[in-house]
Amino acid sequence: MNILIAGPRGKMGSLITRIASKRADMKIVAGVAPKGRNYIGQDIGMAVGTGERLNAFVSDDINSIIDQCDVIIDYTTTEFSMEVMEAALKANKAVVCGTTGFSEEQFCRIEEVSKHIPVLYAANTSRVVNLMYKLLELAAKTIGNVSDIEIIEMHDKHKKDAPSGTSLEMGQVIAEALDQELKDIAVFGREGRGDRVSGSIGYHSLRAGDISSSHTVMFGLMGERLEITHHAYNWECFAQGACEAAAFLYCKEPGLYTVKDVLGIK
Ligand SMILES: NC(=O)C1=CN([C@@H]2O[C@H](COP(=O)(O)OP(=O)(O)OC[C@H]3O[C@@H](n4cnc5c(N)ncnc54)[C@H](O)[C@@H]3O)[C@@H](O)[C@H]2O)C=CC1
Ligand SMILES: O=C(O)C1=N[C@H](C(=O)O)C[C@H](O)C1
Repeated sequence: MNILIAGPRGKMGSLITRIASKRADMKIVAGVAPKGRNYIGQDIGMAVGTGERLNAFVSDDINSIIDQCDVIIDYTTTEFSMEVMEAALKANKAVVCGTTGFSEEQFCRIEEVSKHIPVLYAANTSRVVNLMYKLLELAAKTIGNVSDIEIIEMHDKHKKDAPSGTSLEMGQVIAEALDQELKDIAVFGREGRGDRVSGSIGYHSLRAGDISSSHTVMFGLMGERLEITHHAYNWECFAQGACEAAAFLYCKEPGLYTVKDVLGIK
């Protein structure tokens, strides 16, 4: 399948380029980067620093290259990802989107677009994190009503959004297991206050150095607590998952898919 990489010089974009370029089932046909970058027009392999030419070039105009691809892999910014969605809709292409930080309105538009083209959206493309969602569902159903639930996430100091997209998905899984709406029970930051709202999910975002990604969900009871944690030591697990997601999405019917569909988790 022919792959277009959005933001090939980004942390995720460069890892995805490296991994996709080694896969026998994928051919990278182009990359798209912001206007004015000095690597526009360069071979994407050289631009990313894989050390080999991939015979595919970086453009600053997605509409001029989109016809070459089957699937776009996009881990960029909310603003650019919305442009990618609209371009994919116009050209009838599939999109794997791993960008986080979308507004509710932007998510609604993604849902609308996915009625016409295949879209896989995942705030986290690690298979292990998606397994963790199942563990959280079980824990929430079993002890969620009798525990204080706190989500603590840590990322590198350059991350743009907080709380992380993953922690919001985790909260969503827990809220659904408790028959609640996340917006009714989420409490973002309690700095300066000691009280805890009973039945809430507390959110805590830490940003420091080059932490790649850590998520802990704590179920606090009296006399004991359960913590379920995922640590990524680098971003490779997410990039591998992005390529698996693209392979899954190739030739699929229009719809909004998730990593659960890739892994066959119900
Ligand atoms: N779903 C998942 O598993 C994961 C999601 N992410 C999310 O992916 C996104 C990107 O993360 P990073 O790679 O760390 O960020 P980054 O800042 O390293 O890369 C962003 C890329 O977007 C590109 N970009 C920005 N505006 C553009 C435009 N107008 N046209 C073309 N390219 C444009 C930049 O040039 C850059 O290459 C974030 O939202 C992050 O939260 C990150 C890791 C895993
Ligand atoms: O920006 C990151 O690094 C990550 N972002 C995603 C998120 O917001 O949850 C996924 C992962 O935690 C890494």
